[in-house]
Amino acid sequence: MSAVLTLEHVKKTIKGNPIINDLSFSVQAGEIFGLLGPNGAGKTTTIRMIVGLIGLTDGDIIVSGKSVKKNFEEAVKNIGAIVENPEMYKHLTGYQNLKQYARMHKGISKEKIDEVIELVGLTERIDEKVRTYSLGMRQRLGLAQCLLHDPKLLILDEPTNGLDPAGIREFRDHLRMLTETKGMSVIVSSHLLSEMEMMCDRIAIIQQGTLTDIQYVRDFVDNDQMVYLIETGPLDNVKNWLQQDWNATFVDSGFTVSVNKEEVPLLLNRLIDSKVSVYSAKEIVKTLEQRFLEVTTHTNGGL
Ligand SMILES: Nc1ncnc2c1ncn2[C@@H]1O[C@H](COP(=O)(O)OP(=O)(O)OP(=O)(O)O)[C@@H](O)[C@H]1O
Repeated sequence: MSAVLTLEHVKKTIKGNPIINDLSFSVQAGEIFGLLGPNGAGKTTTIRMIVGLIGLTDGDIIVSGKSVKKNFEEAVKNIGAIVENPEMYKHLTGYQNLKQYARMHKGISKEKIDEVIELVGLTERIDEKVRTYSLGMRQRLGLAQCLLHDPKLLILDEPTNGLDPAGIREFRDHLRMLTETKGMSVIVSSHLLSEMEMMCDRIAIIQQGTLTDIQYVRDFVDNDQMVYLIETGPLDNVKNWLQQDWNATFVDSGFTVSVNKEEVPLLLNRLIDSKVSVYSAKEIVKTLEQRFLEVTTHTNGGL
C-alpha cells in the first residue's frame, strides 16, 4: 500500500497557544481513516491544515507526493472535503447545485455529474429542490459535489453530525463503496468511538493536540487480547515452550505475552509447575476502547 497523505511533525500554534503538537501519521490508498477525539482535541484544526484553510506553524503535509507548503495547488487538487456545512442553494434543485459548482470548477463534464449522482444514490430526487431534502440527502449531495473532480482523498469533518441511525448507516455504506470501487481514501472525524469502529479501517486518537494512539479496527474489535508483563526468576528451562506456545518476548525481569485474560492463570500454572518463580503479572497495554474512555472521562467527564 502507498500513502496518499502523510503528516510530518505538524505543529500549530494559535495566538501563542499550542493547538497541535508534533502530529505525524499516514493514510494509505483505499483506507477509511478515523480521527477520534473529544471536543476541542484538535481534529478540525488538523483537517483545516490538511485542506489548506489554515497554515502550518511547523512540519509538512504531503498529499500524493506533493507538499502543501511547497506545492499547494498540486497537493490540494487531490482532495475533496466537507469541512464546514457544504454551501448549497436551497432554492435550486440538487442537479442545478452540482451544475453551478461544475461551472465554477473547470473541466467537469455532464457525464461526470451524472456519474456522481448515481454513486451517491440521488438519481430519483436530483431534480427536486434542495430545501425538500433530508439532512442525509444534503450530506449525500455534499459528497457528490466533492467527488466531481475525482479526488484521491476525501476528508469529512464530523460527517454524521445530526444524522439519524438509518442516515448514518447509509452514509457508511456509501463511503465503503467509494473506497472499494474507486480506491479512494477517506478521513472522517468524530468524537464517537462506536461510530468510528463501524466506519473506519484504522483509527487515530487525538487528545489535546497530540496523537495518543493509532490502531487498526480489526485488531481491537472481536479481540480482547492484552499485553501482560510477567515478572519471573530465571527462565532457562522454559524459554522454548514460552516462545513456541505463547509467542513470548523476553525482557530483563521476565517476559511479555499477548493473551486473553482467561489465559493468564493457565500460563501462570504452567510456569509454577515448571518450577519458575513468578513475582507478578500485570497488564501493560490496554485496548483502544479503554484508552479512549480514560482519555474522555478524564478530560470531558464522558461524551
Ligand atoms: N482560531 C482559533 N483561535 C483560538 N483557538 C482556536 C482556534 N481554532 C481552534 N482553537 C482551539 O483549538 C482547540 C482545538 O479545536 P478544534 O476545533 O480543532 O477541536 P476538535 O477536536 O475539532 O473539536 P470539536 O469536535 O469540538 O470541533 C480548541 O481548544 C479550540 O478552542
